[in-house]
Amino acid sequence: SYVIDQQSVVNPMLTQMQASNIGQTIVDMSSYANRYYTTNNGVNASNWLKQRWSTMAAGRSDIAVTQFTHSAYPQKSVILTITGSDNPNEVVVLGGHLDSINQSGTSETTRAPGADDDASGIASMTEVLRVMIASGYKPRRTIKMIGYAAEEVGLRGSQDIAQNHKANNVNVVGVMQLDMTNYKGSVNDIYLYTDYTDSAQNSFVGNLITTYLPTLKIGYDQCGYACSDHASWTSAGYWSSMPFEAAMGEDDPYIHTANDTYANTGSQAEHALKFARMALAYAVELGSDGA
Ligand SMILES: N[C@H](Cc1ccc(I)cc1)C(=O)NO
Ligand SMILES: [Zn+2]
Ligand SMILES: [Zn+2]
Repeated sequence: SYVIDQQSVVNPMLTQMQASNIGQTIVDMSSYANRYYTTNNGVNASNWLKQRWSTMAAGRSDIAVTQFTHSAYPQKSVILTITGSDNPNEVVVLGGHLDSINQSGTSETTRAPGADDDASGIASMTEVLRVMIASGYKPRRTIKMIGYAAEEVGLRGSQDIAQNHKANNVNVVGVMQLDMTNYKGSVNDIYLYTDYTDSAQNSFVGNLITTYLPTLKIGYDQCGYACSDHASWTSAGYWSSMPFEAAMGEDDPYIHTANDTYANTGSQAEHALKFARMALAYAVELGSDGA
């Protein structure tokens, strides 16, 4: 049962979260010509994220940052692990994908900034990490933050990783996917997608939003297909949720083109900040549970 009881820990952390930090990470990631899963740029962007998270985690002996090698292509996924203090075998996952795509080209220099899809999700996660570290927060369960490779070409990075967790009998108690968080295309703020996700966890996420972000409006919708990495975890038998920026058909119209830029989301990250705050509440509420 999903109990919400960490208000004294979560609320002070929420106030520290800043849209400007999220925007900077989006700009940094968008500066690669592309982050396509087979290019040198795509490999370099993964290495950049590993370095970025490693620098943030320096000094925390309970935090490790590794890259997950995918045999079929050069781009690696990045996995940050905060080992739980007294219930480490139960694992909470926050995810987003670090790759990008331009539907009209796959060369080394094809422009695919992927600011919204999905630098916004990685940036939202990175701000969660920054505030957890700044607050000295130490979870009882293990929390993993994952930047998946090769999402755009068939959820391939997350498929490898979710199946690896299943094969190793890892007790993942919940997964949240952040893919596209910064284009406010619809009337509601956060849309919980109900297909390829877990309904009980979706209810919990809705309760987190009403508890911690009471001014936000929640919508519901369906993709109709396996539209992001949450589906890899669901098919591996784990519970996942996919909070998304807009209703179907009202999402960022520039994705998968050279125009998926920070400027085309207004050069600000106020929408993404809502998702970062929701993700922090999710990770701390689930991460604070003992055995
Ligand atoms: N297809 C997804 C984006 C996406 C997800 C849901 C909806 I509705 C529309 C678009 C993608 O490109 N993920 O990288
Ligand atoms: Zn995406
Ligand atoms: Zn995409």
